Amino acid sequence: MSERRNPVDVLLRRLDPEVPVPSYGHPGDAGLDLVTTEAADLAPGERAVLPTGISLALPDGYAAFVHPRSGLAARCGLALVNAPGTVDAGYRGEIKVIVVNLDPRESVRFERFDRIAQLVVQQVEKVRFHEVAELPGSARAEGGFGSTGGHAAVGGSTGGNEYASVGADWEGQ
Ligand SMILES: O=c1ccn([C@H]2C[C@H](O)[C@@H](COP(=O)(O)OP(=O)(O)OP(=O)(O)O)O2)c(=O)[nH]1
Ligand SMILES: [Mg+2]
Repeated sequence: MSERRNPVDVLLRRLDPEVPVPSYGHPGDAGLDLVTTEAADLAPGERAVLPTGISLALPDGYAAFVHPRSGLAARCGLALVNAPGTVDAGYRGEIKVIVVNLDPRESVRFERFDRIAQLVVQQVEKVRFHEVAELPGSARAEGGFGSTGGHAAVGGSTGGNEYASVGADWEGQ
């Protein structure tokens, strides 16, 4: 049986008096929808830094991550340049969303208060590094970047070679 945990209390400041307080669409959702407070028109390939009209004081030990919305990605080719954007607990400025229109032909138009991204609040660990000369072994060892195979071809019929050369670069490191 899953136990429902209490929500984490987070202080929020509205920088635009009309902006809605972000809320979960459904009880089990991970993300709170963020809106843009400014209308925007993005030509193919264009990017913009859109204001959300809110700032937060996250508790220490937490961070918020600005994630894309899959509907906008699938329908319009909208992506976040820095996905997921990281909002630090100590950040008191306006949360902004760095969008890019990846559609090769169509513009994307946002009106004021359109939902453009979603915010996922998570606990984050702090680490303390202990430098060593050798790391303990593991099943994966240094394999990565396609080492398990099954990758898509890149660059058409000759793409396989291009991909292989990427792997080769990494092998030498
Ligand atoms: O999508 C994002 C990403 C970041 N931020 C804000 C909150 C975050 O705490 C701050 C800094 O972000 P980040 O560390 O990613 O940017 P940086 O380029 O490393 O800037 P800085 O030198 O200020 O850390 O910018 C946003 O509003 N939206
Ligand atoms: Mg930083």
